[in-house]
Amino acid sequence: MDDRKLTMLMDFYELTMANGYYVDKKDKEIAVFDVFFRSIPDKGGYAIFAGLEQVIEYLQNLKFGKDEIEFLESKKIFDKGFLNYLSNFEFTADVYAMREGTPIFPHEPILVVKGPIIECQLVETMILLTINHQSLIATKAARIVHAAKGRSVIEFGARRAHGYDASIYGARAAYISGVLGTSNTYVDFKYSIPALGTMAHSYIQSYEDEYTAFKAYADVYPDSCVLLVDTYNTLKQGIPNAIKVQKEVLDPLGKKLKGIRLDSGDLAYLTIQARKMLDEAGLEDCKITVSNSLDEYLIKELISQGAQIDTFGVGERLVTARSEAVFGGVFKLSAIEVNKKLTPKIKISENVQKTTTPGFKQVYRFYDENCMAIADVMTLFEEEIDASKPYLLFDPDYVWKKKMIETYNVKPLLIPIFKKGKLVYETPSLEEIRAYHKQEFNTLWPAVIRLENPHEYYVDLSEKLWTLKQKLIKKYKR
Ligand SMILES: Nc1ncnc2c1ncn2[C@@H]1O[C@H](COP(=O)(O)OP(=O)(O)OP(=O)(O)O)[C@@H](O)[C@H]1O
Ligand SMILES: O=P(O)(O)OC[C@H]1O[C@H](OP(=O)(O)OP(=O)(O)O)[C@H](O)[C@@H]1O
Ligand SMILES: O=C(O)c1cccnc1
Repeated sequence: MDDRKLTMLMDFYELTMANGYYVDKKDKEIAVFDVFFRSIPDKGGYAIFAGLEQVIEYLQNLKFGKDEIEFLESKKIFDKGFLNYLSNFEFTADVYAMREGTPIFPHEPILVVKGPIIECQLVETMILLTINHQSLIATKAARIVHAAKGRSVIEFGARRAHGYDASIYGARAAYISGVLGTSNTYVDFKYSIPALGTMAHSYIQSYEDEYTAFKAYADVYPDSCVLLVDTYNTLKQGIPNAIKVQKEVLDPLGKKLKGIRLDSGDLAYLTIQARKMLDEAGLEDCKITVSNSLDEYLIKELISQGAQIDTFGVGERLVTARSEAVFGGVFKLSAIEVNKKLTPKIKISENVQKTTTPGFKQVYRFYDENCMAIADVMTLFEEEIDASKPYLLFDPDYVWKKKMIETYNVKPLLIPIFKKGKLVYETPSLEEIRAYHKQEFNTLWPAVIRLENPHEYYVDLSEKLWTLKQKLIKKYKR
């Protein structure tokens, strides 16, 4: 991740519980924990999974050094044997996860840790914070990119992000979901996500007038000149000055103005007028970028008003996921070894939505003959689905709602990442993750993607898993 030692970044209760397991000699019992979430931000129809690469880096580098052990010792509540265990800590668990970029849905496990309970407990906080943050931003970015209907989106949020990690990993997550690039240079330096941008009002203000500023900029960047035209008066000054720069500076060099940016005012009216003025001046290829507290709703609205926009610069509302800033991923125990046998566990709640699905599970995604996603089905891990036979899908809450599907493809979504602590997954490049996201996003029906009242994608249980869940509910209700 970086050079900071983040081992102590965990809720303190992970350490007190881990110490408890150790003292009670329960530490080596094999447990299964599922990461899942219960509701989609912004009442959306889908979310996007992101952050796995950083989870992998964390698990590979998790070590308790001398400083950490001395610090924990100073708390005077931890057993000596436990501290000794921590100082020799090695991650030995299995991890399964979905691929980054996958569309994900409530209640299904998106990452599973199976291993000694003491290890599962210690890694909870970092796994959740990493996945919750990046999945939140990847989801928001997917909504924004989709609303832009093929027009480019650039992530402009670094200055408004909640700290530097949020700006870096936020830009990474947004890139997975299809933004063209970012204003954040560090992210290009570190992840090769294209750093892009225009200019600020300060540049224009620093010269005696707008034309002089534009001319100076065009002299330095004749090949890539994008001018901010709204500092004084967009239609009366900004665009005429941009056209004058074309005539007086760029024409003699045989170059063309690349673009303009507007950051205020009525962006529909102004871009429609700007497009006319640029076209009349022979600048048909000059692109129009807009910014100003944009999000998916405003972008959709601007497009419906006929705004003439090529690129949306989106900052604060993307990088902070302002409309709903929490991705509620949780880490719940679903099975534990009892007398050497992995035994499914359930957490019952009066709220049906909060009753967990027990057992070590797999998630299968079903696609129709046109490769469109029909439903996800959670199964017991070892269950297999034979796609040559019809499969009965049924709603786990309203079981009379059934559908037999005959022609379909199916694939398991949870793939092995670590086996006994050893990384067995070949981490894809960011470009591969982005391409995978695009491919899988395209399998979603428009009804699932739409912003308003989306269709609820089916997340079902296999008959075996449903029966097991009912059995456990009955057992504990009694
Ligand atoms: N045609 C439009 N339809 C809907 N919303 C728009 C439209 N044009 C701009 N907006 C959005 O309206 C919000 C406020 O814009 P407004 O014009 O009131 O402020 P502003 O342009 O920032 O003002 P100022 O000129 O003081 O900077 C912004 O989020 C902007 O993106
Ligand atoms: O509105 P956002 O979606 O967050 O997009 C980024 C904003 O950041 C910049 O404004 P700022 O006032 O910080 O600087 P500038 O106008 O001087 O460039 C830019 O002009 C956008 O308005
Ligand atoms: O390059 C830009 O236009 C930019 C960068 C950051 C924030 N707002 C705008």
